[in-house]
Amino acid sequence: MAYDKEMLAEQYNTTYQLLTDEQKTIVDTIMSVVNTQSAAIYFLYGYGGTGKTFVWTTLSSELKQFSHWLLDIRDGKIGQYNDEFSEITIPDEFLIKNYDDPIHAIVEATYPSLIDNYSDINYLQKRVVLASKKEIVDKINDYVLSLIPNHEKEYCSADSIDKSDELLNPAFALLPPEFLYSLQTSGIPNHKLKLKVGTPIMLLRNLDQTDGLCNGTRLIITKLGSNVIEAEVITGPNSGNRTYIPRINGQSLHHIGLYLPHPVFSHGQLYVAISRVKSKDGLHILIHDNDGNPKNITTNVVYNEVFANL
Ligand SMILES: Nc1ncnc2c1ncn2[C@@H]1O[C@H](COP(=O)(O)OP(=O)(O)OP(=O)(O)O)[C@@H](O)[C@H]1O
Repeated sequence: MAYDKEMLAEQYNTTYQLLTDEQKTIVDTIMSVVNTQSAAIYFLYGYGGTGKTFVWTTLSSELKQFSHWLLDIRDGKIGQYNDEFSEITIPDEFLIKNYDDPIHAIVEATYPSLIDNYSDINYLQKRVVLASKKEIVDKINDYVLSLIPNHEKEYCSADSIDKSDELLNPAFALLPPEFLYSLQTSGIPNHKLKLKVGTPIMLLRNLDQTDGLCNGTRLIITKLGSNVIEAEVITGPNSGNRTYIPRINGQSLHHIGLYLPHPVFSHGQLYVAISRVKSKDGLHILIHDNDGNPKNITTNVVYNEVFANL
């Protein structure tokens, strides 16, 4: 895995320029298959010395570059680390830099022509927008919901203080439900959940492992009842199954939109987000500062002690 990324990029650029028309057709055809993740098998046949190895060298130098960049991010090998935090520069090819509204831009890059495609399960299955904070995820969800023409339904949680906590501290009994509803906790949906038929959702809990309803399973809402939601599974072996979710996350995807108005803050978060994409053509990253100006630098957090005992 000791590939030199700059050397590979230079090798690719040099050899690609030298390819004959026939060799270029072979390289372009194979790269388009890789980039669209279609399955194909090619057999490269030719007389000795006609450039088969040359074609393979060109292809492999291109293919190794992206995976090597990902591994460097995972291992914290890019940038100068200060207290396990490092600022890294994202290559231009992944960046969205021209936008008026960043949320509109990241949704459009990941879900192009959403209005025409939101009922196409195959289209939804392959895409996801990721962000590092729940408040940002909520903004993206609200924007996507506003685009979908179906009727919106709101589901509210019914939060109350656990009686045993009241015994520990009687002051807990005085907390009104409105206060509980205002709390935003990592890993738990907010008090109000707005949903529409046709929108993709992701389970955050294991509901029924035997039926494939696990943390991370993605579904499309097909009906919204008052106490139950009907949804169709769109990922995993149970894809196509309809299920009912009473009122009460490692897939690989073709398109990942990563929206970072704030830098990532926990170990490995950046690697986990970008390594979900199947090929680099599907990676769209939008980073901006507090004034909304585009940036190409973000933070990578890698605690080396995590690897120490492996
Ligand atoms: N487009 C090209 N531009 C410049 N040099 C090339 C090009 N294609 C092939 N070559 C050179 O031609 C020589 C033979 O090419 P290569 O080794 O790729 O052929 P091969 O088909 O793999 O041969 P063999 O079947 O004998 O292994 C090498 O020195 C290679 O660098």
